[in-house]
Amino acid sequence: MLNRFIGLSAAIVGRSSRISGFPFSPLLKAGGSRNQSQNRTMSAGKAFKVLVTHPEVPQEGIDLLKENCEIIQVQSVPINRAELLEKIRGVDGVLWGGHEPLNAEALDAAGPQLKSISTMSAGIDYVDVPEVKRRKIPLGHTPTVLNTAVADLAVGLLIAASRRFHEGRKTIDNDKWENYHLNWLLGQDIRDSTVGFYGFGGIGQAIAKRLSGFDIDKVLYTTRRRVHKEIEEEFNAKKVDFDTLLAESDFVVIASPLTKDTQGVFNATAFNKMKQTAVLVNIARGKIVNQDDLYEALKSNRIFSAGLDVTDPEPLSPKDKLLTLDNVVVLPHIGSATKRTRADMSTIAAHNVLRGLAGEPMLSPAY
Ligand SMILES: O=CC(=O)O
Repeated sequence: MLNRFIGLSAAIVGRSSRISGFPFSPLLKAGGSRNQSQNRTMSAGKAFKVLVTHPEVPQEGIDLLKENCEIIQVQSVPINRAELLEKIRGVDGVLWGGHEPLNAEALDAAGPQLKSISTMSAGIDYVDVPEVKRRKIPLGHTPTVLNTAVADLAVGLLIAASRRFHEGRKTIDNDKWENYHLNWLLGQDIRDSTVGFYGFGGIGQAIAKRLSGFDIDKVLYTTRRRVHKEIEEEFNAKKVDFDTLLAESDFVVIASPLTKDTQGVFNATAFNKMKQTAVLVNIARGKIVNQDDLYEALKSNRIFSAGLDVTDPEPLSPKDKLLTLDNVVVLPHIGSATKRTRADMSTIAAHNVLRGLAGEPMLSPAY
């Protein structure tokens, strides 16, 4: 019985070892603290029912779950809530594949036997975490595996916004290619700049790592807790208060979770403290920025430009006033959208669900 689960774990390790930075082996090899009754259930074959809430969850995760679980899958896209609430009834585990609200309504529909949930996302602002906690259901998510994809995109946005990609492209569309002017479409340099991170966890650090090849001068960061000394040394990074970050950074990169404390902190007051030449990049969550205030700051050239992968709301209306501006590059929240990253996210999520079902600590618990 035990061997069977360890066999499953070993297979996961084998298939997942290419996911860099993820501590699979020690946890899996140790086997964790298994709960006896759950082991018995596991040994009885596909005794667990797992709901996968999205039809496009990559096969890698589904295959892992299939080995020990009966899979029920939502088929509608966009997700039909009624279908989800119908299919969740009586399941033991859930791989929550989209950004639908995961709340008391869904948990009530599932029933009291539900013992393991994992999202397939880093951010969990669409989850009613206190409600999941109150029911003592282990909850996993998938940070870390998406750090590199999001960091790559952040650097892309930083360059696109500072070098005026959007505005430049529009000049071509509008037959206004005026390169006979020497000062045409001049942008901001990255070399010798100060890059300020609002939030300096895995994604922020992955961005800093990439930018270290761009000859930047220094890294500042604002977080609740100071990061490890070795990390500060690696990036020549200094923790500063929010006002200092705003005042001294040439590039301000938002890489923090959305919480009640971070919601709307980038507002008119904040923009007024930034350099007029500053570039704002947001790859975290749209609601951290007051978008009306950002619009005004960009329109009045109070700040130089912005590169956004996230907006408020999402999807952004094609008629949104933000899109009328030359000095903002907007993407439709595609930070983690690479084939490999999605596959890795499904692997971790499946793994979290399996570990929750087995009574083991999840690989990446959300609380
Ligand atoms: O934004 C994407 C995520 O949180 O995974």
